[in-house]
Amino acid sequence: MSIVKNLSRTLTQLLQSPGCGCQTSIVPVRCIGVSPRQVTSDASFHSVSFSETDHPRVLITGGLGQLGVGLAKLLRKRFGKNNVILSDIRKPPDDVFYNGPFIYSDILDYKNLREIVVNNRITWLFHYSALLSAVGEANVPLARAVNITGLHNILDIAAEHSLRLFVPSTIGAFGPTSPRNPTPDLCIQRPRTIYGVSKVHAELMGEYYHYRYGLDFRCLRYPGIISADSQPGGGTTDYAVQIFHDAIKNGKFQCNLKSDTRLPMMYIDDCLKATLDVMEAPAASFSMRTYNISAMSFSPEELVQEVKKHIPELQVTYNVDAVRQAIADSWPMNFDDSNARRDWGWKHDFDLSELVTTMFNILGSDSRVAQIN
Ligand SMILES: NC(=O)c1ccc[n+]([C@@H]2O[C@H](COP(=O)([O-])OP(=O)(O)OC[C@H]3O[C@@H](n4cnc5c(N)ncnc54)[C@H](O)[C@@H]3O)[C@@H](O)[C@H]2O)c1
Ligand SMILES: C[C@@H](O)[C@H](N)C(=O)O
Repeated sequence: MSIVKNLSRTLTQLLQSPGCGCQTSIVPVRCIGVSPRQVTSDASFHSVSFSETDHPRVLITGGLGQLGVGLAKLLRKRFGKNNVILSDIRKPPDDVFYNGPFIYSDILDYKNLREIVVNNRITWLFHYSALLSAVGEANVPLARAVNITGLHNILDIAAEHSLRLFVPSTIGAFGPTSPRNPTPDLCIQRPRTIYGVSKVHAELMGEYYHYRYGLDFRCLRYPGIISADSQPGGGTTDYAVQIFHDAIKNGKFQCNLKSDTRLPMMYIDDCLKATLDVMEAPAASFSMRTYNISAMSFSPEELVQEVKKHIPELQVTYNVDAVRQAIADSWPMNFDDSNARRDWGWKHDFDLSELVTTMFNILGSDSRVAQIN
C-alpha cells in the first residue's frame, strides 16, 4: 500500500513539474519511460537526450531511395556531416558513400538496429524504409514484413531509447470511402493497398506509442514526390517523374494513368523542408501527430501541357496500367493541409510551373524552352 502511495506521489510531482511536458489529460505512463519491449533495463539508461548534445544524432533508414539522399544532404547542412547517418540494405553509389556516414541496416533485424542506435548515440530517427504502392501490390508478404514488422522494430527502438521519430505517411493512407476532394486530416481511412493499410497502421501505432509510452512521434502524409536527381521506387505517382526523363531523352512519353487522374503532388525540396520543419517544431505547437501536407494537385494532361511549354514537340500516349489506375482512383484528388499551416507554419514554395521549370533546369541541359509569349 505504501509503495502505491509513494508511486502516486511521485507521479503527481512529475505531472506538476514544468519540465515534464505532459498534459494531465494524457495517460501518465508516458512520463515514467515504460519500455514497450522486454530489454535489459540499462539500455534506456544509455540513451542520450537531444539536450545533452549540440545537434541531434540522426539515423535515416531506407536512405538510398528517392527521398533519403536529399534528406541527408539537407540535415547534414544543418547538423554537420558526421551527425547524419544514412542506412539501407543496398550498396551505396560512390557519390553517396564518400559524402558522409553510411551504414548497412536491415530494419527487420532488431538487434542490429539497436546496436546502431546505441553505438552511434542516435537521438533522431527518420524511418524511410518501405515498399511503395505498386511494388507492394506485386509482393504483399514482403511489403507486410518491411512496412509493418519493420515499423514495429523502429517503434520499439525509438521508445526504448527516447528518440524523436519521424515516419512518413502518404496520400495512399486514404481509400475510396474517404472524402477525396479535399481530403482532411481526420476522416474515414479504408485504403485498399497493402501500402496504404501499413501506413494507416504506422500512423495509429505511432500515435498510440506517443500516448502510451511518451514517444515523440511525428508524421506527415506526403503527396506524390517529384525529384530530378533521384528515381522513384515503384509508386503510383512515378509517371510524374518519368515524363521529364523521357521528354528530354526521346521526346516521347507513355503515361500509365488516364489523362484526367488528379493527384496531390509536391516538389522534393518542399517535402524535405516540411520534414525538417516538423521535426524542429516545438511539441506544444501540435494539435495532432499526423498531418497532411500539400502543395499542388494536377492530372497527367495538365502536367503534359506544362512540360510542353519547355518541349513543345513532346508526343504523349496513354497506356493505362490497371493496377496503378485502380490505386490512383481510390486516392485523394486534393489534400487539405490547413492544420499543418496553422499549427507549425507549413508553407510550400513550388507550384506546378515552378516545379516544371526547376526540373528542366536540373535535368534538361538540352531542353528547349518554347516561345510562349
Ligand atoms: N516518394 C514518394 O512519392 C512518397 C510519397 C509518400 C510517402 N513516401 C514515403 O517516404 C518514404 C521514402 O520514400 P522513397 O520514395 O524514398 O522510397 P523508395 O522506395 O525510393 O526507397 C525505400 C528504401 O527502403 C529500402 N528498404 C527496403 N527494404 C528494407 C529493409 N528491410 N531494411 C532497410 N531498408 C529497406 C530500399 O532499399 C529503398 O532504398 C517511404 O516510407 C514512403 O512510403 C514517399
Ligand atoms: C504517393 C506515394 O506514397 C508513392 N509515391 C506511391 O505512389 O506509392
